[in-house]
Amino acid sequence: MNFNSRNHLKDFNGLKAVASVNYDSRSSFLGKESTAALQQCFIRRAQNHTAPNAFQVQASFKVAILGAAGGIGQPLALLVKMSPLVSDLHLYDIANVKGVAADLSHCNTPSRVRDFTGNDELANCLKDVDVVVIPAGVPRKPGMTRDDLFNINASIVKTLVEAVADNCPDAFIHIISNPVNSTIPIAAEVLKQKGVYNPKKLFGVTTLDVVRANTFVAQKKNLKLIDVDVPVIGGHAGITILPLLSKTKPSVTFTDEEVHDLTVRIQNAGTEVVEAKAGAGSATLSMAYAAARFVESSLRALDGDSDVYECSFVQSELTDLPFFASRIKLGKQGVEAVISSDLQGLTEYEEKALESLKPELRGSIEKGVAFANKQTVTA
Ligand SMILES: NC(=O)C1=CN([C@@H]2O[C@H](COP(=O)(O)OP(=O)(O)OC[C@H]3O[C@@H](n4cnc5c(N)ncnc54)[C@H](O)[C@@H]3O)[C@@H](O)[C@H]2O)C=CC1
Ligand SMILES: O=C([O-])CC(=O)C(=O)O
Repeated sequence: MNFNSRNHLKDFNGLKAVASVNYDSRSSFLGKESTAALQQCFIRRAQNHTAPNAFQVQASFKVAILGAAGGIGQPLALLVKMSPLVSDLHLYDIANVKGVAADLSHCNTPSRVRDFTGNDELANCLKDVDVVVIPAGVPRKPGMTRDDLFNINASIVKTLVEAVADNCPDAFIHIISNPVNSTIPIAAEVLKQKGVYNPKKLFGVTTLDVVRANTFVAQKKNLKLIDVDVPVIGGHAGITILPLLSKTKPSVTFTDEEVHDLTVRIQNAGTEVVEAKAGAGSATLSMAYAAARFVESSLRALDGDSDVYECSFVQSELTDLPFFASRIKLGKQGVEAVISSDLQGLTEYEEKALESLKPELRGSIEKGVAFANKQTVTA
């Protein structure tokens, strides 16, 4: 996407403007499919609206980021600020968010940026928001598992989701905070307790696993990166991350050794970054990129695009587990369909890996559910 101000702000004036925008997929931060889909989105909007200029036509969604001053929050806020679909960007953190918002607000892209600090300002941050993204919480250090973050992050996610339930219960909720395998069940229980749980609108963000799988497979097989798409199912920790290499698009064959090496690399990619950062946190830039892609897909779905697919950890009946990551179809109401065909015709390796991940994933889900309900009893 070309974000230069001439194209982006002035020339979005109906179909003529659409043609003038540079949709060169190689320059898109979102990838070829998203870029083409965004183009369709502008065409659809231009056809349906009589607004005098495209500034009004295009940007209409409110996005809130909770944990916006953090390692993921800041670059994610920048990428969301670049989205032509966003009218309002609300940045919330317990500290240091004023400067981030002031800085970001100078970018000449359409969205208005507002900052909100501390619990007293959380409700205002969330009012009328369409998409809430939650990267609040502590990251791993070398030697830790994602589950080691549970004791701190479970409470953070619980408190924030309570506020979401009270202030914008209809929003899409994207949870990044780890351990995702437990924070999603916690969020679901909190929303149930508040009487506003809509399973179609609660998403564990696993996009980074897909982004990594696509990158590593393209490198290994010398494929054009923009064309590669690997579904990643299961959960978001260690062996619960299961890339379905047999379903790679474009169709490609792997030796058994390649399958094993790629699967292990994708499963351990988070740890690879944690170790390289040597105590300074976990993946932030690639995560922000992945989260921005998931936000943009959600906004396109909310905008009426009927061809939006992503992988996400959601309530699911695909397996005997209550939550499971798989490809989903996104629509205006959230999850429109969980794509079951990816689980058909798995290789023996994938079948075995799927069975092996289930006990760990089930344990993490149950841990989250127990936490949310225990808190209620003792509260
Ligand atoms: N789902 C995924 O694929 C990934 C998830 N993560 C997870 O994302 C989380 C955040 O990671 P980073 O941004 O690197 O951490 P960070 O420490 O750099 O930033 C976290 C931010 O959350 C804020 N925060 C803490 N408590 C809060 C509260 N109650 N309300 C609002 N904000 C609060 C902090 O002030 C800080 O600004 C971690 O749990 C990490 O494990 C990281 C990478 C990938
Ligand atoms: O590894 C971590 O702790 C952060 C994370 O979830 C990832 O990078 O996939």
